[in-house]
Amino acid sequence: MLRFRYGPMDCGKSTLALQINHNHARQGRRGLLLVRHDRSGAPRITSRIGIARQAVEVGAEADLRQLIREYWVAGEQVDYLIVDEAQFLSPQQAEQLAELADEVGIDVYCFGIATDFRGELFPGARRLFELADELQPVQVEVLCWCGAPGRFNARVLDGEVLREGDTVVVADTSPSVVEDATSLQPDPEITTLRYQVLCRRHFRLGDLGPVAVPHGQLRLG
Ligand SMILES: Nc1ncnc2c1ncn2[C@@H]1O[C@H](COP(=O)(O)OP(=O)(O)O)[C@@H](O)[C@H]1O
Ligand SMILES: Cc1cn([C@H]2C[C@H](O)[C@@H](COP(=O)(O)O)O2)c(=O)[nH]c1=O
Repeated sequence: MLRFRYGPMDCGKSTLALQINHNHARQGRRGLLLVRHDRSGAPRITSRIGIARQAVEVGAEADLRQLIREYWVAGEQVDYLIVDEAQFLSPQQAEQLAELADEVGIDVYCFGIATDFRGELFPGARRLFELADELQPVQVEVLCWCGAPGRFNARVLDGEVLREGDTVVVADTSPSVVEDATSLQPDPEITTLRYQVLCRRHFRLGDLGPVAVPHGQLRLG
């Protein structure tokens, strides 16, 4: 089976990926954790809830069928695959996962966000939507600042919602300093980049809501 569990940033996808891995592994099943561009910058699956596991980084050109063959040649069994940040897979890699599920019976669990900062499907996510046997939104709601369910991942640079730029910019929902911001805006006078989950209305309007400031006060802006 090929499964795709999806949801906005911060909804618990990596946590769920590690929980599923834990439950399979404790029953003696042999699994492989794959990831592309984890926020930690390392080949790991990291959950904000505090758990993390080593994983295999999937390169842009990697053939996942070949990767599994290499494990077999080394005498390693692979019963299941956990793939985090699956939105970053190429459409071909999504097809390779479908082939592994169909032809060699590997259980494949993919986790990722569906849409990018423009609200458009990532190519890898799109292919997974087309191919997966099972599609499941992750159940933990992420709320927009207004309280409505958030589904859109706004890219926020120095307090402004970006509408143009590279599809892939790895960052968190808490601000991080950007050193090379040339791909983000023409004049790289930039200090911080983050993502913020918004409902559709506030995503359309580019409205980030009240801004939290220290000492628990709220500044409207
Ligand atoms: N200290 C905490 N206590 C409880 N839940 C937490 C804590 N820190 C993070 N979380 C949960 O972890 C979620 C993020 O999980 P994560 O697996 O990193 O998300 P994703 O992979 O979807 O971006 C948050 O939405 C929140 O529900
Ligand atoms: C919307 C959007 C996100 N990204 C990056 C930012 C993060 O590194 C990951 C998502 O991580 P999470 O585990 O779901 O929190 O994707 C991106 O590169 N481009 C985008 O448009």
